[in-house]
Amino acid sequence: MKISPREAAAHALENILTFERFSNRETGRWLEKGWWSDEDQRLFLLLVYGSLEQLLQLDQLIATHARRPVDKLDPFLRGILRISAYQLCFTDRIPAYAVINEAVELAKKKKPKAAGLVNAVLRAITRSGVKNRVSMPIIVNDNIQALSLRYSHPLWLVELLHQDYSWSDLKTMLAAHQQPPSLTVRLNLQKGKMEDLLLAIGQEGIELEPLGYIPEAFKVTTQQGLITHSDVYRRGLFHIQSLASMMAVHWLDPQPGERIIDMAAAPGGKATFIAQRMKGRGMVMARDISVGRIQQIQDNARRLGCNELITCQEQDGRKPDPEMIQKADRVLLDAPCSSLGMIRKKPELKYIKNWQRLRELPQLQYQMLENAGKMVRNEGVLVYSTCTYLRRENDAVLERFLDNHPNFKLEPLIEKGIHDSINDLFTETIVSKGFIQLGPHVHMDFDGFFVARMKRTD
Ligand SMILES: C[S@@+](CC[C@H](N)C(=O)[O-])C[C@H]1O[C@@H](n2cnc3c(N)ncnc32)[C@H](O)[C@@H]1O
Repeated sequence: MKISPREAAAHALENILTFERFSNRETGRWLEKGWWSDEDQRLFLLLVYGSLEQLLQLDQLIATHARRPVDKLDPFLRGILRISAYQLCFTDRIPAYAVINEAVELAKKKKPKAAGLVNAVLRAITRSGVKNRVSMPIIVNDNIQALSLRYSHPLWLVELLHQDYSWSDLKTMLAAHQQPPSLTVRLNLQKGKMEDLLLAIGQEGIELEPLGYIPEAFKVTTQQGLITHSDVYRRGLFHIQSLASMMAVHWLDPQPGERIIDMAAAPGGKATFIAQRMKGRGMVMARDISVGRIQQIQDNARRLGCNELITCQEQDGRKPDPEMIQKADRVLLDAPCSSLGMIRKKPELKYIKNWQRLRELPQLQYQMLENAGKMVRNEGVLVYSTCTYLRRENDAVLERFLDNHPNFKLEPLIEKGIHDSINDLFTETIVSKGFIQLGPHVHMDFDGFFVARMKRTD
């Protein structure tokens, strides 16, 4: 039965937070039902993502006025209160009385007895005069606790990031995480000339603007509906990919005719870009531990028309592969990681409960990097990347590998064929090190991402 975008947003929010569902999958599931107009779809997304971005502030307000911690509230009521408090505090589109009326009606549908509580809490929030976060009472001091609430990142996460980043970089990062992420795509130049692709994409109401770092990278400036529902997407004229992720492949620098291994390849964003840069000649061995996710590589490769170059293989990167010792021209290890660099796109990552699991990542990453190194031929290239900010998963893993494997040396990211197309942003001093930590503290175009490029010389 069709439900309103607000009711769906309350359910989606709680599904994401309680059952740890990914926000993109959960919102996609609701949007696919095709129930709402474009405007209602945008409202639904605003309520879910806005509430996730501001969750800690919203919860503090709700708990104060409900006089109990939010985790003691019924999940559906909590969802209603969160999206309604978000509207009252952070949007101007709907008058407060309309927000409250709708919330009360929603509560009555499922929990009639709790409608009074919803009404009382939301009226109290409105009376307290809290309108947009700038005037929120908690922003008093410039200390870790204030930053945690102001930017809605749990204390442990702010403390962890501050171990690795200066106060000013930290603030830039946290603030950037509350900005809507830009939608970036990679043009599939295997499908035609750039002008022809742009024309066809524009005819479907999708406007693109070049990002300027590499020829394939564009930002979506206008779209009608979901771009994944467009014909040009289905025909594989472009792939949705973050700029930082494209840069990892750019720095791997795949060449036609080579044999390249992507050790953790699903869902295939980088593997398909590697194949695209190889211009139809060579072989990409796209490996992953997850059979379900390997299917996604296959689907993407087929849609993008590069499936002939890509061989998908189920393989645990923790185990050495004796068949491939020194057989690859290039190996990419885009390692499983804490993914903190993706917070702008997946704000739910901030509220991960199982932090213990993340502590084990550096050892897993190191083990996979050792196996990656074994497969690189002499004079071949090894790229290590992650989508996180944490030095213990990035620089520390890299340093340990380089210390134990003197036959691998960092190679400047500025190289023949790479340097020319690099924007001024990547000054020679940054990229000549052979590794780079990207993120909004470097430039707003980037998610948090780490890339290191090494060469084997036995
Ligand atoms: C960061 S994602 C890779 C993203 C991918 N390179 C892309 O650009 O689309 C990390 C991947 O590592 C895979 N993975 C996790 N543990 C693994 C292991 N032990 N061996 C191989 N792959 C693993 C996960 O299934 C996940 O698909």
